[in-house]
Amino acid sequence: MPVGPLTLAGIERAARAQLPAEIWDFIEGGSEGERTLAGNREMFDHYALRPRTLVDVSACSTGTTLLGAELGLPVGIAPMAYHRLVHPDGETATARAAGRAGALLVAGIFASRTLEAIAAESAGPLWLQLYWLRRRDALAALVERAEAAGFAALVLTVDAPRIGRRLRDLRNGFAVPSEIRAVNLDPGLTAATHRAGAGASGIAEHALEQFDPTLTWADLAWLRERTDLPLVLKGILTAEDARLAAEHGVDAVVVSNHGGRQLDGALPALAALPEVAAALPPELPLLLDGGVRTGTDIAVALALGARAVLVGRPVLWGLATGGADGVADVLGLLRTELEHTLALLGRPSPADLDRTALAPWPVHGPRAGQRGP
Ligand SMILES: Cc1cc2nc3c(=O)[nH]c(=O)nc-3n(C[C@H](O)[C@H](O)[C@H](O)COP(=O)(O)O)c2cc1C
Ligand SMILES: CCCCC(=O)C(=O)O
Repeated sequence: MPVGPLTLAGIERAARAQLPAEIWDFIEGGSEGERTLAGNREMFDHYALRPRTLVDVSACSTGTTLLGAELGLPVGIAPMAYHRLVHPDGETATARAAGRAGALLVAGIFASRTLEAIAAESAGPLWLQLYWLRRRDALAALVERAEAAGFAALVLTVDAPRIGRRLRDLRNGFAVPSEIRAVNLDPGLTAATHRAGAGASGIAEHALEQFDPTLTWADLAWLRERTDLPLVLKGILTAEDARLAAEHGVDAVVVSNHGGRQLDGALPALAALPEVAAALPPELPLLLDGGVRTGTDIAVALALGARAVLVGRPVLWGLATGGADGVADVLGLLRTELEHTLALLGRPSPADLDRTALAPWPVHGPRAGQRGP
């Protein structure tokens, strides 16, 4: 029997081999020189783990709680547009796998399956991500539908008043194929997404047309008035904004640079985590995304103050290679790796992780062998 991939990197290789180049570029790419994209990964190399010994690790748990929900592992699926780009089942398959693993799913406003279909497949906590659309009526309608379908929180992405200059998409003239649609929005609202053009990105043109760049802190009240659902801000990278988020009564914060797809040169997510954690009241849940690829990465983020991490691209690699089973493979590997890390670190549960689990990585230069088989 052939052995399947033993790391997310193995699943990445398999996905790359099968996806069309321009879809691969859209998923994998970052903005401009892709420095922040690379920095998200590199930043994990700056930490070493400090294992404690003679701790009973016969029963390690990866479970945690987040906004009142139980999670089987401190992992959520980051909001990503158009899962059907990589698999015909799209977000319903992702939802099935998340439910099986006890992971959170954050569905995107540009999901290619309906909110109701995603909710029907979902066994665990489900949040909905929003962009601040000029068409506030469409946003209000989505909030109502999300509530009715049982979504448990809203995530407002605040790092995208426009789309970053993603050179791969510009070069490819990338447009979303017309049969894959953001089905939760009026077709007129997303038409530009499907218009290809040399040197242009359909995604970027669409955002220029539809995203409202006047969004400020004062506008959060508009969302608050419309729903009792918890409100999460995604895309915070500084202590200043973390304090403002807390002052404006948000329920959780996601430290994120959008996977290096927005402001190139922005802080690697893990580098921003300590200052954001220090600026937030301790009871306010903090999440991180960007470059999380192993159980060790999860442990490092948790030790620096995150309650949970979100994982983006690897979920699309899993979906591309095996539908719901492929996403389950990704989440299963992360769980296995995290459980091993906790046991060998002498910290049998996520709650046992704090700064004392970490030290600066003491030698310079790239890690050997990290990618694994
Ligand atoms: C293909 C793709 C689509 C994305 N779409 C969205 C989106 O619609 N809304 C959003 O807030 N973030 C979006 N993101 C960003 C992710 O939510 C997340 O911040 C990022 O992918 C995390 O980094 P990682 O991919 O290194 O794990 C997208 C990312 C990718 C790769
Ligand atoms: C207008 C769609 C934006 C999707 C997105 O946020 C991303 O590709 O990163």
